[in-house]
Amino acid sequence: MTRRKLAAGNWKMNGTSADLVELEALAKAHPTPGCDILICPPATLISRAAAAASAQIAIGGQDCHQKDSGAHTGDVSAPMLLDAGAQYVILGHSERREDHRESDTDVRNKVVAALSAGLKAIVCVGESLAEREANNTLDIIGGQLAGSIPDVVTGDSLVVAYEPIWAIGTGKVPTLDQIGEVHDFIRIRLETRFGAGVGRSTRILYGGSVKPANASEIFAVSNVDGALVGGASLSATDFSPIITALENA
Ligand SMILES: O=C(CO)COP(=O)(O)O
Repeated sequence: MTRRKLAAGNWKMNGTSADLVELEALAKAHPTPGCDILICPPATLISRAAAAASAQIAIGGQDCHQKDSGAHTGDVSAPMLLDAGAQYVILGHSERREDHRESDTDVRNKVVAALSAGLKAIVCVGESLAEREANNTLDIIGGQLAGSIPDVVTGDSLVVAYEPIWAIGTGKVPTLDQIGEVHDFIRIRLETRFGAGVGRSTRILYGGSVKPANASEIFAVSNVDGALVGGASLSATDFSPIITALENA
């Protein structure tokens, strides 16, 4: 089973219209990319980013509401993201789980909404430092997978991102063995629950302090199908070598 690799950038709460030049620079640097490229800008930029990005760069949201419309001030729904030009949405990022108290059940409901709108869902899982130090990493990840992913998915619309919370924005990265252990575990859990089709075609991304300097070694780890990149996705100068590392992996 060959899975098309995915280099995904999460701009988080960064970026205004002036930053769309980064997308143009990325498109220019990768006219015929050997992997999928995705940028998830803030919601305010999605439609302009979709217009600025050429065909080889997909655009995604960073969250969506579980309902399609209604009295939910400040929220954005999955059909709205699709309408603005998004093809993907990140769901259950640890910053959403923490800042907005999102539970696994909330995330699961959002994934259902995203998939039924026709978006691909990137479901984030990851342990805290305390959970890793207590040797609970695989239990935590297993629980998040079971709780956050609905029972009906297809392998090309589901992406899982393993993002250890303690590695996000810290410059700390798990050892390659630790990354491999979690990615292999996620693969087995997906195969066990969904069968070989979805289990083997779902892409599993690593996220947490991925930089040009460490990307190649991370991409060589088994079951790492790409990256979800925060800080280093904000500039084409940093993100482009990460894309190239993935193309060459
Ligand atoms: O949270 C992340 C991507 O979703 C990772 O962020 P950094 O790459 O800045 O560590």
